[in-house]
Amino acid sequence: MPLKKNANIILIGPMGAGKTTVGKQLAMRLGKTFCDVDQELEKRTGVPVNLIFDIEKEAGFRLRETAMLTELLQRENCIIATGGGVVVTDENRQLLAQTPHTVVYLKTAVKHQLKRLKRDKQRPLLQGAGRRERLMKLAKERNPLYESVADLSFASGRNSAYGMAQKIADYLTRDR
Ligand SMILES: Nc1ncnc2c1ncn2[C@@H]1O[C@H](COP(=O)(O)OP(=O)(O)OP(=O)(O)O)[C@@H](O)[C@H]1O
Ligand SMILES: O=C(O)C1=C[C@@H](O)[C@@H](O)[C@H](O)C1
Ligand SMILES: [Mg+2]
Repeated sequence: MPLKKNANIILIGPMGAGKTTVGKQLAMRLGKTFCDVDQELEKRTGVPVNLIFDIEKEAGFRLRETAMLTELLQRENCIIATGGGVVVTDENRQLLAQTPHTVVYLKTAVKHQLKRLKRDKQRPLLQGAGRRERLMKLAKERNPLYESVADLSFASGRNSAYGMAQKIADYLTRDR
């Protein structure tokens, strides 16, 4: 699939897949601007995502997430990192499926998520005991949803974030 000039690339995938980390590096490699739905929501509200969850519950966060996704999709030439739960609503999946831009799914296994997010205190859905079980349940529910809206997918496996950004950039800019 040719990478159109000024096209956005939207990164989807579970928590810890590297959407934020890889996304920043990918933007630099491809000469695009990076933006992140979670970070933009934090900027806009002035509070961290976990406080939005505390006060407005997940349902309130999802409404804000849809509004922010809609807004960011209007931009051009961006790498847009989404949150791990962006695919849970029909509305967001429709937005992603209909976008003229390229949706890239960063796949990762629960064992890698656990390692990468071991010290995380920010992600509301990860706090408390039973992280492995929670991540496995989310993977079972959400992985088919990521697949359903993705144009391309890349598994991180043992690749570092640097290696992932390189792999994706190479693929998107290869000679056709
Ligand atoms: N391919 C990778 N290899 C090793 N570590 C990685 C990789 N990708 C991301 N990480 C690390 O995992 C942690 C979480 O990554 P990141 O915040 O980019 O995930 P995310 O996909 O944006 O998650 P979320 O859905 O919660 O926003 C960071 O510490 C990051 O450095
Ligand atoms: O997987 C999820 O549902 C989430 C992932 C994060 O990116 C944040 O959007 C929030 O913590 C919810
Ligand atoms: Mg992120």
